[in-house]
Amino acid sequence: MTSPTAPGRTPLVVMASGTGSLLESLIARGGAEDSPFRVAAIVVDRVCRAQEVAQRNDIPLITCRVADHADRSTWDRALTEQVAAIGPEWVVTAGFMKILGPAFLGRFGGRVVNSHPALLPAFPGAHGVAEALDYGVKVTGATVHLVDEGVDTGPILAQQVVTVDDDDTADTLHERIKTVERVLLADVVTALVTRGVVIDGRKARIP
Ligand SMILES: Nc1nc2c(c(=O)[nH]1)N[C@@H](CN(C=O)c1ccc(C(=O)N[C@@H](CCC(=O)O)C(=O)O)cc1)CN2
Ligand SMILES: NCC(=O)N[C@@H]1O[C@H](COP(=O)([O-])[O-])[C@@H](O)[C@H]1O
Repeated sequence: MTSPTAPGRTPLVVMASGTGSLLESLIARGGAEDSPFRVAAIVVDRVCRAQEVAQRNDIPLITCRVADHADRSTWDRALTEQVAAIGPEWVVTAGFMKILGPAFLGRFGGRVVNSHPALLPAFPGAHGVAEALDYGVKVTGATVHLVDEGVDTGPILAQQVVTVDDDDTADTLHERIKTVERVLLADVVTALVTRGVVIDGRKARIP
């Protein structure tokens, strides 16, 4: 296997706040012989399993907590500078539970990709799985989209449907959605790095 740090692989920064299973999927895909990208650094906003994933894979870890800064905009600027120092071509939010602010999007706007566990524009926000289940939907799914200044409002790159079972809990449904996300996100990131994206208003297309 070619070293994930081999020259010629597009550097990504992946941001997470939780278990880090989507992050692990990106690390695995980035380490494949023919992968066009590598995970150059991992950013977290809290103590979480994703920190252990970084250490286990010997990938540089940045921990940037809102509570360590005077206010949200100071955090946004500090986060921006720390990520900019890595020099990523793309940033992926993979279960990163903070809304990125104007400083970050001013620097990386158009190059931030998010995976959301619902079929946007339905059920945006931090609790999409539980809200979809509580609503009584029969299908939900995963959405990979570009990140803009809104909350889960950026142009959609890809979606995949997941059926809701009668006996689903939020946890069982979320785990099935994650199974889809781990492949969908890695596929979309690979395509973006290789072929870029064409934006036309709300529409995004990977050529
Ligand atoms: N500018 C943007 N930043 C981020 C987006 C986005 O669409 N625009 N997506 C999120 C990921 N996400 C949904 O996919 C999401 C995560 C968190 C929240 C939220 O309400 N966060 C609260 C705090 C919640 C907490 O700390 O547990 C907040 O930021 O104040 C909404 C959507 C990644 N960033
Ligand atoms: N709105 C943001 C949001 O809910 N993101 C979700 O957090 C999970 C992270 O899983 P992981 O920690 O196992 O990678 C994923 O399902 C992702 O879509």
